[in-house]
Amino acid sequence: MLRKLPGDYTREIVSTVPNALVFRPTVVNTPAIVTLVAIVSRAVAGLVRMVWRHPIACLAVATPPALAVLYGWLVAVLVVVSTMTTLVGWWLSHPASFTRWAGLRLRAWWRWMWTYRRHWQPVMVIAGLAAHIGGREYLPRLLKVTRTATADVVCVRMLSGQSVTEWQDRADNLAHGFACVQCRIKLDRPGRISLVFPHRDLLAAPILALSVPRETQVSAVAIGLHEDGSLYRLKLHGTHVLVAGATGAGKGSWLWSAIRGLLPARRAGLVEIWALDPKLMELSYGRDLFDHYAADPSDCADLLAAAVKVIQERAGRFAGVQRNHIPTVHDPFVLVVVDEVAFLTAYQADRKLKERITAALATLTTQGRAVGVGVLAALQDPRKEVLNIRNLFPDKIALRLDEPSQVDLVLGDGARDRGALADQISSSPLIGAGVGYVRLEASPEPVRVRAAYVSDSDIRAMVAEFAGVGEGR
Ligand SMILES: Nc1ncnc2c1ncn2[C@@H]1O[C@H](COP(=O)(O)OP(=O)(O)OP(=O)(O)O)[C@@H](O)[C@H]1O
Repeated sequence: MLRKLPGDYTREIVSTVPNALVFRPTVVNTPAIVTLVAIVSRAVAGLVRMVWRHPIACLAVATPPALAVLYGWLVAVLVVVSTMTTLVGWWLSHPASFTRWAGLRLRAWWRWMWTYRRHWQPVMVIAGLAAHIGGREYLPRLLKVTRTATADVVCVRMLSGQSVTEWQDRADNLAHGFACVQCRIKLDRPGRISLVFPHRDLLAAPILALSVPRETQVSAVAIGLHEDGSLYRLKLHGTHVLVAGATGAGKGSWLWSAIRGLLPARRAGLVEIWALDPKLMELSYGRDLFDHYAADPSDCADLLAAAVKVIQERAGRFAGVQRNHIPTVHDPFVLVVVDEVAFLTAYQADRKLKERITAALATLTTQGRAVGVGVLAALQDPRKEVLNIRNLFPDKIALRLDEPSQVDLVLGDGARDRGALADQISSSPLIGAGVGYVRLEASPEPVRVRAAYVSDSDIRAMVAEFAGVGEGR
C-alpha cells in the first residue's frame, strides 16, 4: 500500500512493499571523455603489466609484425623460420636444457593465457571465491604461473579478508574448474597463496632401492623421491617418526630404506639399530643387521626397557655438559625400529606387559631425542585407542589410509585440507605402495614422497655386506 509522504519524495519511489519503500537510485551522467580515459588507461596498464610479466612471449609475438613493417615480410619470415629451426634443433639435441630454459616457460605462458586467465573469472565466481559489493565484482588476482616438471604453480593474491581455509575448502572446485586432477593450496606469505596443480606423477612407478650411501650419514637418510623428482631425505636423528598405513601400504619400504641408509654409519660405529618385530615377518629377514632384535612381546618390553636405561644413563652424564647429542663411537645414535607397534600396545592381551611397553615407548619418545635415541615405528590402525602416544612422534608419515578422517588422525589437524590425500593413494602396489605424505614437526605443509622398494634380494645383499657388529665398536 502506498503511504502518503510529504514533499517531493513520492516522485522517487519506484516500488512499495508493506513497511518498505524502494527509492529510484540517483543517476549521475559521467562525461564520455572520463569513461574513454578510464578505458584507455586500463588497457595501457594491462599491456604494461603483460609485457612486464611475460617479456619473452610478448617479444616473440611482437617481433615478426614489427620486422614486416620495418624491413618487409621476407625478412620477417626468414627470422621466424630460422628461430624456429634453432629452437627445434635445441630441443632435439639437448631436450633437458631446452625444457628447463624454454619449454617450461613457454608451457607456463600458454597455460597462464589459455587455461587460467581465460577461465579465472567464471571459476572464481562459481567456486564462491569472488566477492560482489555494491554491484561491483572483486576477483582474487592471478599473479603468476610457473610450470615445473610435475605441476603448474599458480600464484594468487587473495581478496582482503579471505582465509586459506576458504581456498582449501574449494580445492575440488578449482581442480575441476581448471580441468586438473588435483589442486593443493600452499600459503606463501600473508595474503598470497600458491595453487599447485599436478600434471604428471613422477611417483606412479616403483623406485628401485637407492644405492647404499658411501658417506656415514646419520641424520637425514635418503629414503626415496619427492614428488618433484628430487631425492627425499628423512631426518631420523633428533626426532621420532611414525609411519602409518593400511595393510599393504608399503610401511616396510620406509623402514628398510631408513635402515639401508644408516648401514655405513652403523658399520662405522656411529649408529646402533635395535629392531622390535612382534609380527615376526618384516624385520626378521635381516635380523643380522641389527644390534638387538626382539620378536616375543616380553623380549620387546625388555629391549625397550634397555633403551630407556640408555636414555637415563646418558641424561645423567650429559646433564650440565651438553644439551644435544652428537653421534660418536662411545655414544652412538640408537634407532629403535618397531614394526607394527599396535601388536605391543593395543593388541597385547597381557595388561601388565602392555603397560610396561606403553610407558617405555612414552619415555623414549619424550626424552630420547636429546640424548640420541630415536624411535621409528610402523602402525596399521591409526585410531587413538590403538596408539594413544601418537602425538609424541614429532614427524609423521601417512601412507595409504582407509578413510579420509584417518589422515588428520595421523598427520594432525588440517593436514587433509592442506592436500594430504592419503585416503586417495592407489591400492595397487605398483602405483601406490610406499607413497605417502610426510608432515614434519618443522613444517606443517605435507609433502608427497615415495619410498624406494627394498626387495628381499636387496636385504640379502645388505646382510651379506653389513651383517655383524659395527667396526667402530
Ligand atoms: N616402495 C614400494 N614400491 C613398490 N612396491 C612396494 C613398495 N613397498 C611395498 N611394495 C609392495 O607392496 C607389498 C606390500 O608391502 P609391505 O608388506 O611393505 O606393506 P605393509 O604396509 O608393511 O603391509 P602390512 O602392514 O600388511 O605388513 C610388497 O610385497 C611389495 O610388493
